[in-house]
Amino acid sequence: MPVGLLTLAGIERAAHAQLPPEIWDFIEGGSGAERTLTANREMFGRHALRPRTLVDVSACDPALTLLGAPLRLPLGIAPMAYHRLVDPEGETATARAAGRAGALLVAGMFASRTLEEIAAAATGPLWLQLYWLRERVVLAALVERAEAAGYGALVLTVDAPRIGRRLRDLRNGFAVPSAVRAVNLDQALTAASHRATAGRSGIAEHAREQFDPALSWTDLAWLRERTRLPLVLKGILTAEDARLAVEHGVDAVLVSNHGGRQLDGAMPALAALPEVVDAVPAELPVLFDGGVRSGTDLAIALALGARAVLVGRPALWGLATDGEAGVHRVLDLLREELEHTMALLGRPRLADLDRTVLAPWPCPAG
Ligand SMILES: Cc1cc2nc3c(=O)[nH]c(=O)nc-3n(C[C@H](O)[C@H](O)[C@H](O)COP(=O)(O)O)c2cc1C
Ligand SMILES: O=C(O)C(=O)c1ccccc1
Repeated sequence: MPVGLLTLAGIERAAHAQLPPEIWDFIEGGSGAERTLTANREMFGRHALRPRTLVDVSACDPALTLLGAPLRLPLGIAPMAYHRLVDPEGETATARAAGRAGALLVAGMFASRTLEEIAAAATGPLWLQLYWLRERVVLAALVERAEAAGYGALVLTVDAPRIGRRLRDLRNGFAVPSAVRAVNLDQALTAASHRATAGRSGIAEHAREQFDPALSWTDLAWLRERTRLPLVLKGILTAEDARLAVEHGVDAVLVSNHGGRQLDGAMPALAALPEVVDAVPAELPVLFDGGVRSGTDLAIALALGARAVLVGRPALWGLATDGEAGVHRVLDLLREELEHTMALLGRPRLADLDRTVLAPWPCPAG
């Protein structure tokens, strides 16, 4: 393997070098001053690992079952819109890579390949992310298609009643190129995202038209009635909302600040994880995303109580640099690094990764 691709940071550099600047900004950017985006990464540096010695680590096994999905490791790809922005094939290539790596793929509602194409390409667990649209009939039709195509869970994103102020996109007047479409939605519904206007983001305009900002807890029953699939809420950051999620019968929560793309100044995702874990029953899976870039990061999130961890941007870096093989490289690197971390930590099983693994990093940050 080229030595430049031995870490996710190397793959990120390669992706940056080859993507058009406005596509790079859309993927990499956060909202506002990007305080939350930066803090998501910084939080991992506040934890030190407490390795135990003289433990038999000849077999490190990170396999698990998550909401019925068998995974080779507690890793998945977070839902992201428009994989074809970085690769002609898009989500079908991502799906094959995830299957080969034994990782989960959460396809986005704004996927640039059809739900059915993605399901046909997938060889492993596949879930579908949804935004709550004003037009509930569209939502209901997508749920029906997801069930028919064999998706294993629905992930409702609840941190986006509107799109965060992503200054890079506003400055670029970012619009989704017309060759890349959210093919699972009617063309008329997504027209605004393709309209380039100086000082505006096509995506933000589109969401303003289509996303339902009136969504509240009582509406979840409507979705529950329409599906037998497990329901995951994505974008929970507080103990209060975690408890409400449990009261409303969700099957899992995903601690996330949307990769720093929504509320700028929101808690770093890793800082929110312990309060959510402590607020829900031990058997309820708590998932995590935001800033995970190495096996060490993965181990830290698992030690704080995440049952599984998703990566967003790194999957697109892999896809941009080498299609299916690039995504597979990203996932496989993370698996290798996680197993390595478990071995050197003296914690060969996932159950061994608890808070005793962690100590505060001894020097002040920065
Ligand atoms: C380019 C891009 C598109 C995204 N699109 C969606 C989306 O359509 N729905 C959603 O719930 N989250 C979306 N996200 C957020 C991711 O699911 C995830 O929360 C975030 O990227 C995780 O942080 P990380 O990129 O630091 O790993 C998107 C993120 C990126 C970078
Ligand atoms: O969720 C996002 O971060 C995002 O970029 C997006 C893209 C298309 C439609 C809605 C949101």
